[in-house]
Parts: sequence; C-alpha cells; structure tokens
Amino acid sequence: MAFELLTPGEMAEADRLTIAVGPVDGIGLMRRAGGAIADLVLARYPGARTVHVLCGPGNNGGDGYVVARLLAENGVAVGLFATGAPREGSDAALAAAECPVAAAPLAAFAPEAGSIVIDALFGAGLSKPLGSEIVQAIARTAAVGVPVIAVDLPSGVSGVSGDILGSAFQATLTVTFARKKPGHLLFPGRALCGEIVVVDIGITDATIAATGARCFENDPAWWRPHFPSPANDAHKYSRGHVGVFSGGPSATGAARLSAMAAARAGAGAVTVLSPGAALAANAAHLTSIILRRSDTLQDTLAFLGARKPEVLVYGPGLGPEPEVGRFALELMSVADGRFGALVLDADGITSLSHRRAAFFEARKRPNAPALVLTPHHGEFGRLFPEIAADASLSKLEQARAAARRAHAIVIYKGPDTVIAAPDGRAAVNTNGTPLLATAGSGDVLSGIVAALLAQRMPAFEAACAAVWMHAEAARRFGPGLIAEDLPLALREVVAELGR
Ligand SMILES: NC(=O)C1=CN([C@@H]2O[C@H](COP(=O)(O)OP(=O)(O)OC[C@H]3O[C@@H](n4cnc5c(N)ncnc54)[C@H](O)[C@@H]3O)[C@@H](O)[C@H]2O)[C@@H](O)CC1
Ligand SMILES: [K+]
Repeated sequence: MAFELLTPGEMAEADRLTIAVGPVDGIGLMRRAGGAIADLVLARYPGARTVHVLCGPGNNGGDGYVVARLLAENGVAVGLFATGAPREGSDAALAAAECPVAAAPLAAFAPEAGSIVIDALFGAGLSKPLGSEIVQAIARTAAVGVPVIAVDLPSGVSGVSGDILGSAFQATLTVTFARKKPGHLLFPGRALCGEIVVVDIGITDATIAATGARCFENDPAWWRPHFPSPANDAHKYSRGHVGVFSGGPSATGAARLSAMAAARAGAGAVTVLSPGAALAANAAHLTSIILRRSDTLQDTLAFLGARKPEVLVYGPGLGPEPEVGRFALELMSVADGRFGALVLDADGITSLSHRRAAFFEARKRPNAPALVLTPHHGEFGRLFPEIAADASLSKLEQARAAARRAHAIVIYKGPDTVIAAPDGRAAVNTNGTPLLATAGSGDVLSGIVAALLAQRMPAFEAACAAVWMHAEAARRFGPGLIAEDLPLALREVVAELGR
C-alpha cells in the first residue's frame, strides 16, 4: 500500500510524467479511470434502473463520458447531463466524441428514486465556488437521496484542503486515482466522500516519488520499523525516562494521566515533578510513577542532573499564567544536553502566546531541545495567529508552516489531526474517533509522544505513532471511554505494534 497524499498539482504532474514516458497517453489514462468506475458501478449496483452521469467541462467530465459509454455498452439505461462542452482537442472532447449517449443540459437533470448519480462535474481542477446551476443539481440529488458515486472528488470539495466551495455532493462512494488527495482526508471534505476507493490507472510508484510528494496518510506500515522494543539487557533508565510537570494542588490529574500513558507506552521510568503544595495530592495517587518535588528552576536542574531524563512534558494542568510561559522558555534555554526533547501541550502552549517573539527566537538556538507541540484549534490560533488567520492555507499547510516557524514537530489536533515536521513532511491521521473528545485525552497523547521519544524513536515517526496509538486505544475501548481508561487500553495496541 502506498500512503502518499498528492495535491491536485502533484497529481497533474504524475499524469504528465506518465504520459511523457508512455506508452499510455492522456485519453488512455482517462479510459482506464472511467473503466474502473464503470466496473465498480456494475459490480455494486447490478439492479440500478438508471444511471445519471453528470459531466463537467474538464477532464473530470471526460472520465464521466467514458463511464457513460461503458455503462451504455453494458445495457444500462444512461442519462447524460453536461455543463459546458469540453475544450476542443482535449482528452475530454475525445471521450465525449466516443460516447454514444446524447448529452442533455444539466438543468434537465431530475434524478428519481432507484437511480444512481455519477458526479463527474469537477475534480482536481475545481478552482472557484460552484455556480447556481450545479448547486441546484446537488440539492435535487440530496432531496431524492439516491447513491452518488463521485469521480475523483465530490464536486465542490477542494482536493487541496477538503473545504467546500459553495456546495458539494454527499457521495456514497468516491473513486480516485493512483493516490488519495489531502481533500479526501481533511474535514469537511472527508465526511462528504463516503467510502474512498483508490484505483490503479498505471501511474508507477517511481512517478509518484518524482512528484516530490511529502504528505502521507498516517499508517503503522511506514513508521512501524522505527517502533521501539526493549533490548534484552534493558534496565528501566535505558528504556527511557520521562519527566512530567504537575500543576498545583487542585490540578494534578492531568500530569498523572500523561505520566501513566508514558509508562504504558514503554518509558522505563516516569517522574512526576510536583510543586511542594501538590505533593500530597500526587502521592495519594501514584504507585509505580516516581514523585519528586520541583518548585523552582533550581529544583528542576537538580532533577535533570541527577536523573537525566530524555524527555520532559510541560503543560497539562499548569494554568495559562504568563509565568508558565516564562518557565517553558527557561527550560528550553537550560536544556543544552540535559534532556533531549520537550513536549509542550495545553497551558504550556497557551502561556507562550504572550511571549511569542521570545519563543520563536529561542527555537533558533543551536542547542535548543527537540520540541513537539500538540495544539488543538484554539491553542494553535493563540501561538500561530498569522498562520491560523491565513484562509488560503489548508489545515495541512498551516501545520507545516507552524512546524517550520517553531522548528518543531506540530501535532495539530482535531478529528483530522495533522502531524507536521519542519522539513516539510506531514501526515493526516484517519483512525480518530469522537470518543477522544473527552477531558484529559490530550494529556494522555502528550505522555505517549514523550515515551516514544524517550525510547529514541525519530521525532516525526514518534508523533505519528502516538497519534495513531491514542486513537486506536480509544476505538478498542469503545463507548464509555474516559481519559483514565486510555493508558490501560494502550497495552494491547503496544503489544501488537511491538511484535
Ligand atoms: N490525463 C489526466 O490528467 C487525467 C485526469 N483525470 C481526471 O481529470 C480531472 C482533472 O481534470 P481538469 O484539470 O480538467 O479539472 P476539472 O475537470 O476538475 O475542472 C475543469 C475546469 O473547470 C473549471 N472550473 C473550476 N472550478 C469551476 C467552477 N466552480 N465552476 C465552473 N468551472 C470551474 C476550471 O477551468 C477547470 O480547469 C481529475 O479530477 C480526474 O477526474 C483522469 O482522467 C486521469 C487522467
Ligand atoms: K467529481
């Protein structure tokens, strides 16, 4: 399986390279694309009374003309509706010329119960909001509730961002070519695609690689080779030591969730660094997790010197006060080999929004620790307001821009969590579940990331793995999940990955 996500631009480049090398030409690719869709329709809807094929003016419409021809040749009653004729001399014009079914104007399209709609209006070339004629055709389709098979993308969904341009079809099935596009996985587009089937139209892996695509669907298949398993002669510190900072007496639970998750995700030792005032609260709830008093930077430095943890988690339960941000900056400035990586979450991120210039400056220092930021939408907007306000950027592009800006791995959380690295690599997670929308779930994610980093998994792969494992644990546990359940639910996931 191949997990690259191609932007429409990269896909067009893959098409161009494939045609340039030969032997297949543009109309050949289009015939393969349309042929695969016709096969799927015939296999899945053998009893369909009528198939309405809606064709746009570009190559997406060209695919539609191929489908219409093949279905008609197979004895299916085909209604063909077009908006605009294909450009003369284009592949789509060739496909239209080969199609024996006469096209009616889109305004005449009126689907009836029992029919099927093939949406071949716009795909990769969608560049502006849909016009009213198409919006009305979408509304007529939705009103009847018939299955919609989208060619490449549901018309109206941006392949780049998953945004809806004006309106969009709700597809039952979306058939795309060679690789998925970001718009298939980013919301709201993802919800409109229905089932997604990727068909091979003869574009090789080498051609995909030549496009320079650096985005992936998050999948264990490509990061599992880096997944840590303890050496036979491991001792607890060689398996990785994580330190987690606790909040005050009334806000200690977040750190413990993070600490428990770090331990379950394989860290050999986990220390909760607690203010003196919260020691009793933490002590009452911790058993295998080490507890250590830390009220000042000096206390933390003493811990770093004595215990040499690989990774620190800073943020869960700390409160958004400016001094929390100041301490985060101090931690980064004293790192200098005392610890390898910092996971900044929740209030650790929010509190830095008042010290953004100092933060970005600190990230440029050569001895700065590796950094993983785990913002949700609100936290992202506070730390990266200019990037968040740039509506021309998709969530994927925003995460990448933030990763470059902060020299950090950014885990931009949500139903379509994006993980981005400063070198341009990025992944979109697809096993998320609304079960994770529960208090404390983010604290658990920070702990998993920290544990994998402490076990020396490379940072981008560790972040991708943590996001996937977190969701997988939630899915396996199922309804009724609260954050306390997640660390134990990780056990099964870790066991399978480590095998
Ligand atoms: N040789 C190739 O390049 C292949 C392309 N394929 C198909 O070609 C599609 C891409 O084709 P195109 O690049 O022609 O793009 P589209 O067919 O998606 O769009 C066609 C043109 O419509 C115009 N347009 C965009 N948004 C509009 C709107 N809202 N209202 C009115 N007009 C609008 C633009 O000028 C755009 O170029 C893919 O989605 C895929 O279905 C497949 O046949 C595989 C091979
Ligand atoms: K389409």
